[in-house]
Amino acid sequence: MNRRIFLKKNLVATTGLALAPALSWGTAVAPEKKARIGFLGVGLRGTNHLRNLLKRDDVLIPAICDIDPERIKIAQELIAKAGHKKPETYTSGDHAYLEMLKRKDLDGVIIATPWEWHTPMAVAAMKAGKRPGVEVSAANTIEECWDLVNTSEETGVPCMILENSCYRRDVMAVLNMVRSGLFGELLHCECGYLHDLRAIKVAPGAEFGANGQHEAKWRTNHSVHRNGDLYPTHGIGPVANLLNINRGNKFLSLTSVATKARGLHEYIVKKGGENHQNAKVNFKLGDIVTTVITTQNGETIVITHDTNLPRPKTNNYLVQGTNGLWMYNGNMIYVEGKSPEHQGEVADKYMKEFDHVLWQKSEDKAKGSGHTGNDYFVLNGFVESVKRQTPPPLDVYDAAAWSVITPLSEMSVAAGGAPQPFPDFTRGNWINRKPTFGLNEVF
Ligand SMILES: NC(=O)c1ccc[n+]([C@@H]2O[C@H](COP(=O)([O-])OP(=O)(O)OC[C@H]3O[C@@H](n4cnc5c(N)ncnc54)[C@H](O)[C@@H]3O)[C@@H](O)[C@H]2O)c1
Repeated sequence: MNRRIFLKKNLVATTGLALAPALSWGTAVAPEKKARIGFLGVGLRGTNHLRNLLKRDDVLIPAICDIDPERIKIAQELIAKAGHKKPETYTSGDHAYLEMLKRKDLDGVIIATPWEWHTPMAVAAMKAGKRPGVEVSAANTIEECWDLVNTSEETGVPCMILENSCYRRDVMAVLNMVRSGLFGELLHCECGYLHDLRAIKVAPGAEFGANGQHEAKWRTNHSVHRNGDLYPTHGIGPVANLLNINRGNKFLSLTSVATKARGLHEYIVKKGGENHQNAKVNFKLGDIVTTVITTQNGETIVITHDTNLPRPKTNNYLVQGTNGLWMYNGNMIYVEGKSPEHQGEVADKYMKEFDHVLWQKSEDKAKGSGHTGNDYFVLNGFVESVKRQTPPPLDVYDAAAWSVITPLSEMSVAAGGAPQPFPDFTRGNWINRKPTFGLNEVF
C-alpha cells in the first residue's frame, strides 16, 4: 500500500484525525516573510542553535543577549562569517534581555540560558509580543508552569518548548508505528535521561559554581539543593506525544523515589582530592531518581533520571501495547503474529518501513545540526511556525505538563514517594484537543 494512504488510513483510525492532502496540520504554504529571531543566551546550546539558524535563508538575527562578553564575541564572529548584518548586543547584566525585548524588529526569541531564567524570559517575551522558543526544561516550579500557560493565554502569544528528542528519527518512526496500531493499544512506556554528566557538572580542578564553566557554573547547584527528576523532558516528550497527553489524555499523578547521593562526591574526591573544598559539599540529588506516572487513559510511565554515575548514555525508551513493543535498549521490536514467538526482532526494518516523512524529506538538511539531526527539526518547527503564525508543534501545555514533573517529583521524594496530582494546565480542554505533532509534512 502507498505509504501516504497507509498513514492516512491508520491515523484516522487511531487518532480520529484526518490527514488532508499534505498532512494537514498548519499550512503548507511557505510565506515569503523571514523570521526575525533574537537570542537570549549564546552559551554552548545557544551557539549551536545560532549556527543552525545561520544556515537558513529565511531567518534574520537582529539582536543577541548574553551576560558573558566572550560568548557575545563568538556569536558576532559567527554571524559576520555567515554574511549577516551585525546584530545589536545586550550585555549589561542579568536583566538586559528586557531592553532587547522592547525592539520592534523581533518575531521570536530563542532562550538558551540557565534553567532559572527560562520562565522569566519566556513570560517577558510573550508580554512583549515575541514568540519564545525555550530550551528544556521550560520551568522549575509549579507556579512557573502556570506563569507560562497563563501568560500565553492572556497575550495570545504561543510558546514552544524546544524538545529536540521529540524529533529523533527512531522516536518519530515509532510514533508512526503506534498511530498505525502496530503495537495495539498502549499500556506502558519507559523513558528517561541516563547520561553521565559528571564531567559537565564538575569542571576541571573539581570546581563548580563561580569557578566552573558553562553548565558547571549553574546546573550543579541544582544537584546541591534539589532531589527529584531535574531533567525529565528528553524522556517524557516523545512518550507524551505517543500517548496523546493534553490531547485526549492527560497525566494524573506521579510518585518518585531517589537513591542516596554518591556519584558527584566520589568524582570530586577523584579529581580534586579529599581535602578539596567541594569534597565537603552535601549533594541532595539522589544518583538515580525513579518516577512512575499514571495517566487518565490507564497507562503507566516509568521515568529515570541518572546523571551522576559512570554509565553509557541512553533514554531507556520502551513502548508497550496489547500487541507488542519497542525497546530502544537492545534495538528490539516484538509484534505478535509477525515476530518469532518470545523473541524480539532487530528494529531496523520497522524503522525503515515507518520512517517519518519529515526525516525522509529533510535528512540532508539535518546532517551535522546536532543530536543526530534532531536539532535541525526542532528549530525548523520553531522557525516555520513563527513565519506562518501557526501554533508551534510543541506548545505551552506540553512545556508545562512535561516541566512540572520536576517540582512534583521533588515533592514526592520529600514525602517518601507519596503520590502527587498533576495540575491540568489545559483546564479541561485535553478532552477535545487533537494531536498535532508529526502530522505536518513541513514541520
Ligand atoms: N535540548 C538539548 O539537547 C540541550 C542540550 C544542551 C543544553 N540544553 C539546555 O540549554 C540551556 C543552556 O545550556 P548551555 O549548555 O548552553 O549552558 P551554558 O552555560 O553554556 O550557556 C548559558 C548562557 O546563558 C548566559 N546567561 C546566563 N544568565 C543570563 C542572563 N540573565 N541573560 C543573558 N544571558 C545569560 C551565560 O552567560 C551563558 O553564555 C539549558 O537550559 C540546558 O538545559 C539543551
